[in-house]
Amino acid sequence: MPSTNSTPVQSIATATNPITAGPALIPAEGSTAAPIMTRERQGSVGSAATKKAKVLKPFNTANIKILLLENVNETAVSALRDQGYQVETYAKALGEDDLIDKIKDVHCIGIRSKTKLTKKVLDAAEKLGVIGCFCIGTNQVDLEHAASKGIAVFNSPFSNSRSVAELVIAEIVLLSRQLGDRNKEMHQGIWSKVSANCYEIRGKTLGIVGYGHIGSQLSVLAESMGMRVLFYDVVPLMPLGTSKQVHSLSDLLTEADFVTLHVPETEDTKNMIGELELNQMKQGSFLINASRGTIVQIPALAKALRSGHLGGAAVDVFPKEPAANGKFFESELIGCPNTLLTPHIGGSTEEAQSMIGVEVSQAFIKFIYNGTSIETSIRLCYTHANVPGVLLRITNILADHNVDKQFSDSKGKIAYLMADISDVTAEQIQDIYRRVSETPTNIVTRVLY
Ligand SMILES: NC(=O)c1ccc[n+]([C@@H]2O[C@H](COP(=O)([O-])OP(=O)(O)OC[C@H]3O[C@@H](n4cnc5c(N)ncnc54)[C@H](O)[C@@H]3O)[C@@H](O)[C@H]2O)c1
Ligand SMILES: O=C(O)CC[C@@H](O)C(=O)O
Repeated sequence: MPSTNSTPVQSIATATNPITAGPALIPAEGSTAAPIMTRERQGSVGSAATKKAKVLKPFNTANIKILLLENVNETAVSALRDQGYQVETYAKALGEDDLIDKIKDVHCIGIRSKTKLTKKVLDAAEKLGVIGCFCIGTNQVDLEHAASKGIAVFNSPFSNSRSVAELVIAEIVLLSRQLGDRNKEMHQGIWSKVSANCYEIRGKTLGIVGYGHIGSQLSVLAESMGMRVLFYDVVPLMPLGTSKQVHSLSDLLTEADFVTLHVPETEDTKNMIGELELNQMKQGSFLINASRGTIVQIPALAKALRSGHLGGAAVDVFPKEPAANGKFFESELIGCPNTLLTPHIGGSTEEAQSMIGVEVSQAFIKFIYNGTSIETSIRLCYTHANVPGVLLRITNILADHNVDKQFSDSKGKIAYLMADISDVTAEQIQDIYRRVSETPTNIVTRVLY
């Protein structure tokens, strides 16, 4: 698998590494920005001096509120309930007003691709510490704003990649044999046995746009079916098997019999495939989009299909998708010839959903308890503006203490620092908290002990 986790266009959050701020923890109950969360006593610094490193014990887990939307898998729901957290679940995505109402007092929210965590929604979240995207895409979250508020964001970077790749392989065969149309006719009682414009996929060229987790997995599967694979990506990547990276999108579009899109939604990829690009594709070729709906201009695609320039298309994602099952779906693609439409199910298999549920819920649990997996006397978690001089300032504050470990990282304008400090008294904890949180670069300061 080529390493694509740090693309120049969109960073990928993972279940082990949050994309936004670092190990901030959930604010304590009854406080909007509680400085300290102790696992033994909650909401105050406590009077006992912490003289020696102690094993962290669970705080009152029943105070942690978790909201899970969009039918997050049962593996996650039960793992989180087993911890004693309050878990509220919804099968659908919530609209902005409902979301603003619901998110107010939750500490963690779990979503999939349809819930939009906008600036307005995040600003209404008074206690939110963690967002879990139970999927790959994180474009539905205002990541920059989440980072500025010290809210960590996790996703599951590859649990459903195989499922998407398998669906695309199926679609390549279905399109090539016009199976969607034949199936529809049979259900209407129409017998139409044709071979014109139906082909084997062996020897045909597959053009993959975005050679990340899904694109590269697909490359291997396609070659095993006898296809020739070309790919286009913004970063140079090791070609798997005998696949070949091409220099430009048009090089790929002009050569491929099948073009399949596997890029994230970014400012660069929005509207990536429009009339110009579709016209560059070979007469009778096929387009597959199982990435994000905004990547393809739907009116242009509908025109290319109806005119017969394209031989067919398979589309799993749409610029506007209904919030829940049973809701009305409309698209200009309805009724286009040899066009397979699916309701964003690329990653919807039992295997993928259950793996995602386990992965992201475990990330929640680890994050809630530890910020990371290391145990210590106290841990300072400081999310701050990424400007020169911060580390020196914090080092001065901690100078008289026993700092066992210190870690810092940054992303754009935001950075975080985590320090494990042993042998500190309750008064010293108060003092550290006060001095760090009063620094001009402070975004969120928390102390775990
Ligand atoms: N239909 C579904 O159910 C479903 C399921 C999973 C993922 N997805 C979507 O598929 C996308 C891709 O998933 P992935 O796991 O392979 O992601 P990935 O991050 O592993 O790979 C994406 C690749 O696209 C490349 N890329 C980015 N911008 C590009 C551009 N402008 N031109 C060419 N290449 C570019 C990156 O360099 C990277 O190699 C996700 O972001 C998600 O939106 C959809
Ligand atoms: O399950 C979903 O809603 C999204 C699936 C997919 O688009 C993803 O980003 O992983």
